[in-house]
Amino acid sequence: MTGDWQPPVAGSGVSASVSVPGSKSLTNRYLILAALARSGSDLKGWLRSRDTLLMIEALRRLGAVIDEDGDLLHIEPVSLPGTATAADSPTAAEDLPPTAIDCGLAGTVMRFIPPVAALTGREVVLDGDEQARVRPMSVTVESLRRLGGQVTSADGMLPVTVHASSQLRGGHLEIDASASSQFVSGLLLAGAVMPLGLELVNTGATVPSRTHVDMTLEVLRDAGVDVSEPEPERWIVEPGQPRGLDVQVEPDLSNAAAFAAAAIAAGGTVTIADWPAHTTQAGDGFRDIAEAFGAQVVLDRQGLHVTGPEVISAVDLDLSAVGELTPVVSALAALADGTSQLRGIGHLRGHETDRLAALTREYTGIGVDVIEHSDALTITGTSDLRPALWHTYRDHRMVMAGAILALRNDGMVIEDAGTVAKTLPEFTHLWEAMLTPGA
Ligand SMILES: O=C(O)C1=C[C@@H](OP(=O)(O)O)[C@@H](O)[C@H](O)C1
Ligand SMILES: C=C(OP(=O)(O)O)C(=O)O
Repeated sequence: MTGDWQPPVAGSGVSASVSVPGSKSLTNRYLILAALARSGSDLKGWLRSRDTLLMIEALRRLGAVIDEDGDLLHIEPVSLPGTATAADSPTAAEDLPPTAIDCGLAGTVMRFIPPVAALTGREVVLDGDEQARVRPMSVTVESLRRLGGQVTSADGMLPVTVHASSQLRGGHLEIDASASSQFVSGLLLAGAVMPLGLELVNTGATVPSRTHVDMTLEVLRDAGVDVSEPEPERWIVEPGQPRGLDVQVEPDLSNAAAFAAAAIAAGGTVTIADWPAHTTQAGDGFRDIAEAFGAQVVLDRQGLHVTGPEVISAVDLDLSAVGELTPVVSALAALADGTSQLRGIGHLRGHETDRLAALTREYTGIGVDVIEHSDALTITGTSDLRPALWHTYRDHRMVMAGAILALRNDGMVIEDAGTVAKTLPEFTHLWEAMLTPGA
């Protein structure tokens, strides 16, 4: 799907079961660990989307061999000097030509690849989309320098060059991770391959998107890495190369949340197949959020069943730990009966776009009363939306939010819907199928 898209309106409520592809955050973490591992890995049910294809290409450029067989990816690790996977080829890493890596607009590629690059001993130049060049990055750059990396960057943002002379020794490092949890995750994922391991301490205000750090700790343990958090926001990764993985990737629950939200916006029931009973994904937080809006939520062996309420309740929610759900949650707030507060979301100004500004502008355009605060949105719901062009700012979750609003706003058009391919290229197809009776 490219260009503008007019999503379907929900006539008499929705009744559907939806299967969504694998998690972006898990796919890209598993890929990083597989590239750093001491033996090969298999990933089943991986997500094929712009962010994950960029990660695959980045790791290939660093020397990983990645073979695709439909639903299965097989990954042979990169060569890491001083480890079990050091190359025995005659060409030393520093003599290899510089390699260029495109991060697109993917936070996981921007913040997870530089530590891996610095461990390979090759010269690597990273750049990305224009909007990626304003996403916070300086903590990653500065961290690598303090751990022994040689890194240049004009202003701590993309483009960034990791020089071949980098030798990450690891050790104790204090950072301010209040702008993104990905600063923490990127360093922890690579920490076990640093000769001294890593002791990482957050000295800033609380790390946002905390569930994503928990996911990082879990996947590290799955790969046999000894990682602990002896006190809040102090992490210790013991040295020891990860072992190869053989894993099935869970469905992406943040993407699934958009479909589950359709039942709340339109009425009826949506079932998300294969919702895991235990998970560290931020999207799992949508179960409680849906209940706050008045939905009935049941998790059983078939999946998650969300049934919309007669009247959508207004909510007061702290979304700091699950910030990526905000665009979808805000769409429900815009349809709710009353005024909602979405708090703890200042860090979303450094996401794909400044999401607080983008949402404020677009809600105003369709007749929703919204107040933008430095780290919160106050949204007063309405049943009287105006049809308009909904701009998406190259943000996949703006496409998803727009589709939810269009269920109750005949004539609304979503600009550049193809931008959703960042994490879910099949989104418009799955959305239309969900709204097609009997499909
Ligand atoms: O590590 C990850 O996979 C992510 C961490 C979060 O980033 P921030 O901490 O920058 O919010 C989240 O919003 C993003 O969608 C994915
Ligand atoms: C913030 C997001 O992505 P990224 O991984 O690029 O930070 C997101 O998916 O909502």
